[in-house]
Amino acid sequence: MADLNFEKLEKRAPEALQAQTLTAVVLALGSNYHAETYLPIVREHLAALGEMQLSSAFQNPDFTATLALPKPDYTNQCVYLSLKSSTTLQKLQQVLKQFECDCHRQRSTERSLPIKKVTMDIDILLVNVGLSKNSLSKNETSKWVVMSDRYPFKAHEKTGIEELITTGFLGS
Ligand SMILES: Nc1ncnc2c1ncn2[C@@H]1O[C@H](COP(=O)(O)OP(=O)(O)OP(=O)(O)O)[C@@H](O)[C@H]1O
Ligand SMILES: Nc1nc2c(c(=O)[nH]1)N=C(CO)CN2
Repeated sequence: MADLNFEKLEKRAPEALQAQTLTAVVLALGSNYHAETYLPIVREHLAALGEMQLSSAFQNPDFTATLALPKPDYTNQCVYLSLKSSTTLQKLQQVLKQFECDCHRQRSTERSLPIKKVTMDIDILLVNVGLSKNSLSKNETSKWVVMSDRYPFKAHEKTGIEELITTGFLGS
């Protein structure tokens, strides 16, 4: 699908997708603390889950930074992951959360700090869901759905997804 149009894709809340079987996902990785250490670690973890395609990793200003409160830049990268074994969104979220923990992501104590050290944040942007046989789309066995809590995508996410589309993996 060389022209994946985000606006036309169905948007679904994560709560409504929890039990859905997923065959592939698009993730956004973000790190503002020792990204050069943690991005390779998380990519290695993700590679164990299936076939992976990466967008370029870019350093971007934190979109929550202001003149009054400057914050460290993030390094962001998007990942297309075709899952070796299909799984539910609920299970995948647990696995990804564990990967963030493996990157020493601190949550409880950092909440109160104005500037968070985020070793690794993994966000699910798009999921490829299996369609039931009696679905209206007769020739399709799966379709891409946008995670509504991440939409509209941030500029760096859009750039990353578009790069993945250009390399021909999404929906091909
Ligand atoms: N699209 C999604 N991608 C990743 N996790 C999600 C998504 N939607 C809901 N979740 C859930 O949200 C939780 C992550 O919440 P968390 O408190 O870590 O937010 P956060 O990563 O700090 O948010 P942000 O990335 O906006 O800073 C996970 O437990 C996960 O189950
Ligand atoms: N550029 C950029 N800015 C951010 C990002 C991010 O991934 N990239 N993530 C945030 C919270 O998770 C806050 N700000």
